[in-house]
Amino acid sequence: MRVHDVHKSYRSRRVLRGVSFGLEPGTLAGVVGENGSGKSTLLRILCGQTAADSGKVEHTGSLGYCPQETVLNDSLTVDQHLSWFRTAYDLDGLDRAEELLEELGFTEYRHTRVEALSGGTRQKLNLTLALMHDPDVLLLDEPYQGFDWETYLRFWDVAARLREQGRCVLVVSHLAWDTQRLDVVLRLRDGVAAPGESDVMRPVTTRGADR
Ligand SMILES: Nc1ncnc2c1ncn2[C@@H]1O[C@H](COP(=O)(O)OP(=O)(O)OP(=O)(O)O)[C@@H](O)[C@H]1O
Repeated sequence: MRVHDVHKSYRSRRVLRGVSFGLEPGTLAGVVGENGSGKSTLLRILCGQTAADSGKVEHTGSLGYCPQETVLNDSLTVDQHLSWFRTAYDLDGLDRAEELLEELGFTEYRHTRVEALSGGTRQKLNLTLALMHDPDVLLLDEPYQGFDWETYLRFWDVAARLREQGRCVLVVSHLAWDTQRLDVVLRLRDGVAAPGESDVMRPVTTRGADR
């Protein structure tokens, strides 16, 4: 994925003022920053849901986006969501979705309507819907909200495996300890460059990936 000089304002509020970075396949990257710094705005621009005012975003392969707000229908079951998205993604089968149900530990809720799911289980489904077509580039906006500790750890196992398989994974995070798990940390500071720097977003850490 290549992002070049992306700008975005909401009326007079200039949120992104020239964001540029590149991510290679097989990278697990994080976007961090204070509340309101523009992390979700950036991800919405990267997936094409929001138009940038200027700048360019390019990527190869398919894209998966897990938004902060769940995209679920209360009156449908987990299985009904999977078949709905299977059709939308034009998939032959649900093999990957079933793996994710196992990995995230919510197989027992397959026949439960979303209205009866806990917040954490809804989020597991939200994440599964973003990953079930095995995309090349994954944009995950605080994907583990509401997860218990064990599921949180399982999420990072899933993310690490995706990286090993050559996927490019970008995760919005608030948690300082998450940065230990990342190859690249992109720090967004209120949409403006830190003093003396030209980009609002810059790699602050680069770790050797376990590849
Ligand atoms: N659709 C919108 N219309 C107007 N202003 C918006 C819109 N979306 C976001 N903003 C504003 O843009 C700024 C960045 O918001 P954004 O949600 O991208 O930040 P964030 O870093 O993801 O925040 P958080 O950590 O709280 O999730 C905020 O000041 C927010 O109020």
